[in-house]
Amino acid sequence: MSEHSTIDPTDASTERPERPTAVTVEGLDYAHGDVSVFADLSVGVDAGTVTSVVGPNGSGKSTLLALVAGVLEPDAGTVTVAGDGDRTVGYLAQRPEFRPQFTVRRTVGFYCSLVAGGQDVDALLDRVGLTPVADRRVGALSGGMVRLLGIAQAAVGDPAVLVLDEPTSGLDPEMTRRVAGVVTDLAESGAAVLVATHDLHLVDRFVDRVLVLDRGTLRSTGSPADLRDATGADTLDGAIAALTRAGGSDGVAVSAGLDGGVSR
Ligand SMILES: Nc1ncnc2c1ncn2[C@@H]1O[C@H](COP(=O)(O)OP(=O)(O)OP(=O)(O)O)[C@@H](O)[C@H]1O
Repeated sequence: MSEHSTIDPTDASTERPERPTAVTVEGLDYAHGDVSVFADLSVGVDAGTVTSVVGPNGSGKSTLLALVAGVLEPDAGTVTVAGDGDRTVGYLAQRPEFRPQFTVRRTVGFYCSLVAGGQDVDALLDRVGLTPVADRRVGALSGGMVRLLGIAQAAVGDPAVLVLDEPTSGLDPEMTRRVAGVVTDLAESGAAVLVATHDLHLVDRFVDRVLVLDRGTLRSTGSPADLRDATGADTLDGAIAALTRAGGSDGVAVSAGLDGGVSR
């Protein structure tokens, strides 16, 4: 059975009632054709937090995000998403594409027109810091500005869950900080933000909880500090390396002191 349904985010039966679960993945199987990516994966994502999916290339980060966003359908298992608005999940793909001849305001306005009740375009542009380039053509934006535009598009309709695939890849440190600030602001407003990234420096500074994936297996979950403590590593880099094949072994599954434990 597969489903991409909704639950009540205020449900008192959730694991951490002070931060309700916004995404519940249970018994997920998925294969790209004959390439099996997930077999019986289960994980949750809390509202009001930034949760980062990290792991080596090919570990399944983008596939997991696309499944949570509803872009892909599970072969088996369920992805349950909180929220009952017009739009429950906003998604920024790894390589977002927009019409280059449209202005920033027209692009965001188009997406705003698709949600019930509309949305204040200028307020959204302001929120992501794009007001100064609102009248610029998308084709003339820097890579960082395009990511901010992508985040604005994902945030249209105030979805309960935002899924952002590598929103800072290729950005300079200043633009990375800007994007991280926007992402943090969205989580502080109550959204569950799920971010795939290879930028462990960013994860260490801005992320509440980390999901460590390796070859489709959830190796560990916890805050960056939890992961360092549990592995005895000085840096998050070292902790992730110890938990995945990048550590030179098969990766060590660690659960001590971590929330959510380790999948099979
Ligand atoms: N369209 C596809 N067809 C076949 N196999 C695919 C497809 N997309 C991804 N895969 C495979 O699925 C696995 C997971 O890929 P995925 O892109 O989810 O990993 P990732 O962790 O996001 O990688 P990266 O860090 O390189 O972006 C990999 O083995 C990849 O080769």
